[in-house]
Amino acid sequence: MGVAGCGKSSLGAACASALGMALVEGDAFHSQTSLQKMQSGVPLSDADRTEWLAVLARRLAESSGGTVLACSALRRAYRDQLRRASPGLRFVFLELSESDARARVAARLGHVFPVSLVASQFATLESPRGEPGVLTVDALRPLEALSADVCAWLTGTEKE
Ligand SMILES: Nc1ncnc2c1ncn2[C@@H]1O[C@H](COP(=O)(O)OP(=O)(O)OP(=O)(O)O)[C@@H](O)[C@H]1O
Ligand SMILES: O=C(O)[C@H](O)[C@@H](O)[C@H](O)[C@H](O)CO
Repeated sequence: MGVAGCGKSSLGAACASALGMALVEGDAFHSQTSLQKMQSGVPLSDADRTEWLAVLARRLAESSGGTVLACSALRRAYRDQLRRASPGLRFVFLELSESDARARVAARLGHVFPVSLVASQFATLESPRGEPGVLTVDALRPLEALSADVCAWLTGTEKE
């Protein structure tokens, strides 16, 4: 979880591959209306996200074995919606600054999400620190190191 550009898709794919789990890419399930909104620089509303999260929650509830979900899940209520569908769900919070997020999104070509919306992601973000089952990581670290730490955390083999 985390704001646009934090690395959810990249880390999600790396972890799913390392753990031999299925990957659900949250961005692939936005409605046409939501995609058009983002493309034209309008942030998603709670209602847009609730419908989208309901679809993702169903995917989690229906999955057997482990599943990795790449999903912004910016607010506590959004994470709780997913937790209700998948008891014991754990979250990796990819933390980065607004200027770093802006730089990442600006450098990425051909993506629906415009740089102008990065500020709204930070306005919506409620940090998951303190919630159960959350690992917070520095999104600027190399992907391989992040993936190793997440896998160790999930499988209970992390070093003290
Ligand atoms: N750990 C990392 N180190 C350096 N660059 C990274 C890292 N993780 C992701 N990136 C790069 O940052 C950009 C955003 O990554 P990615 O698409 O995975 O983020 P995201 O959170 O899924 O974004 P969005 O939700 O907006 O699709 C990409 O260009 C990606 O290659
Ligand atoms: O909740 C949200 O506002 C959205 O999920 C966004 O975070 C984007 O989908 C994504 O990050 C950009 O591709």
